[in-house]
Amino acid sequence: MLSTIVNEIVQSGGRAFEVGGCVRDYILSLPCKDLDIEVFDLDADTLTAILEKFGRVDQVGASFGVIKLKANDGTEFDFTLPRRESKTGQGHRGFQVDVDHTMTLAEAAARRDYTLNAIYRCASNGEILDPHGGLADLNSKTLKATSPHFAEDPLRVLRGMQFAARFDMSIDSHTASLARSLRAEYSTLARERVWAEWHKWATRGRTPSCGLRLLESTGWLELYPELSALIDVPQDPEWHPEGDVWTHTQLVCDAAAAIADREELDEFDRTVLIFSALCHDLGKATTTKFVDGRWRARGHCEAGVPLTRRFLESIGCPESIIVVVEPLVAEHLAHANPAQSPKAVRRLSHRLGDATMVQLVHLVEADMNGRPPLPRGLPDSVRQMMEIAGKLNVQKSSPQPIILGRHLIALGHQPDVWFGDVLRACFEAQLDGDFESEAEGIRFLKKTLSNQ
Ligand SMILES: Nc1ccn([C@@H]2O[C@H](COP(=O)(O)OP(=O)(O)OP(=O)(O)O)[C@@H](O)[C@H]2O)c(=O)n1
Repeated sequence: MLSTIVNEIVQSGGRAFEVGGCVRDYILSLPCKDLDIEVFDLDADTLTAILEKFGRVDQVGASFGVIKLKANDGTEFDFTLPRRESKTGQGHRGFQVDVDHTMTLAEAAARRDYTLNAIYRCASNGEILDPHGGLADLNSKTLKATSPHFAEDPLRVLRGMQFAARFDMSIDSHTASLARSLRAEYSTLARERVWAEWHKWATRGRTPSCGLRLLESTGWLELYPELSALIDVPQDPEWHPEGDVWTHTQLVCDAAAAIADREELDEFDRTVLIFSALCHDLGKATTTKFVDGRWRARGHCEAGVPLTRRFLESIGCPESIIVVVEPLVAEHLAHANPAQSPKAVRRLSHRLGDATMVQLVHLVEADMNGRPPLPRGLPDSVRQMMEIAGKLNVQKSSPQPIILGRHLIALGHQPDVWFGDVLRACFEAQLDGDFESEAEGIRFLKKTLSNQ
């Protein structure tokens, strides 16, 4: 279908190029999600007339140079016309757009953020045209602004963060200074846009640390005070030979990404794991002290919980993720308790609430793997903990109360305020292992009632 459309465009005197993420991904031998095609030397009306032969044309964005085609075979394409964009106000809508089909490739590409996203691929013969040197930058793994237009959208710094994490790149010094000058505009960005980039950082990043280093080198890390507070926070060299808490956090994020790949985690579990890796030691910033000849951070797990919430809310993270990350941060050292008993495991699994033991184990492994040159892998206490969790069937969900209000009603009681106290006592007993089946639970309930 596309080649027929392109033929028609060429016969009408136009030139069609794939451009943007699809060309970058093609060069990197990655699958392409969305095909963006930019058409030169044809005006909007002529292009629309051609596209209408192939399906339904949506011209809503035509004044911005974007024409969408839903082809008769169901495929969808975005056709763009070359355009100049100039900033007229704050936010990503404060732009004046001038569509001009006579622009050169280099001129049109100058509105694009990074050189790696400004490479064209001729839709007729596959020839690569690279007006801003994107290929060399991809080879040297450098994120470089295409032009001073970069500064027109501060979100591009966060786009850079996720590209760095996805493609293992770093930012060039000139672009880093441009990014630094945009810091004050961070507050103008809509949270949904900020979250979209952080989400890509977590779900698509193979080396999340590259994205974090980009934030550091552009001064944008200071916009996230909970993270920047970790820089230079000391750790005991015997437990953490890798260095300060920020260094450890970056290594743990990379280790978490490797575990997410190995375990083929779904998008939700991967997001949870990467953000819990990022946040697991936030509490060390406020709790680290030199005690008894060592740097210690007693209570950092609990102290990290409100900091985790504050940071995640600030980047627009959905509540459904925050409520899972919080208990993981709170419990990331639970395995260090030497006595692993069914009672301890049941109680831990209950404290995890919306999170699961499996999610906790992934975080613990990432935490262990982020301390080079110490050995990687899970400590024996975690294996023991998971063995018990397996027997109790609480690896993937926390224990649910066996004894409920209906059991009290079945014993002839009318619903009353005291129900709550009795049911809580039963659940505590269940967590302690006093009963496991419903029949045993009812016996326990009867005994409790007769003792009252
Ligand atoms: N703030 C932005 C957003 C987008 N673009 C340009 O528009 C293209 C398409 O943007 P988008 O679909 O958001 O991202 P992709 O680069 O395709 O990357 P991804 O794989 O993350 O979708 C980019 O390649 C880039 O050329 C830009 O210059 N500045």
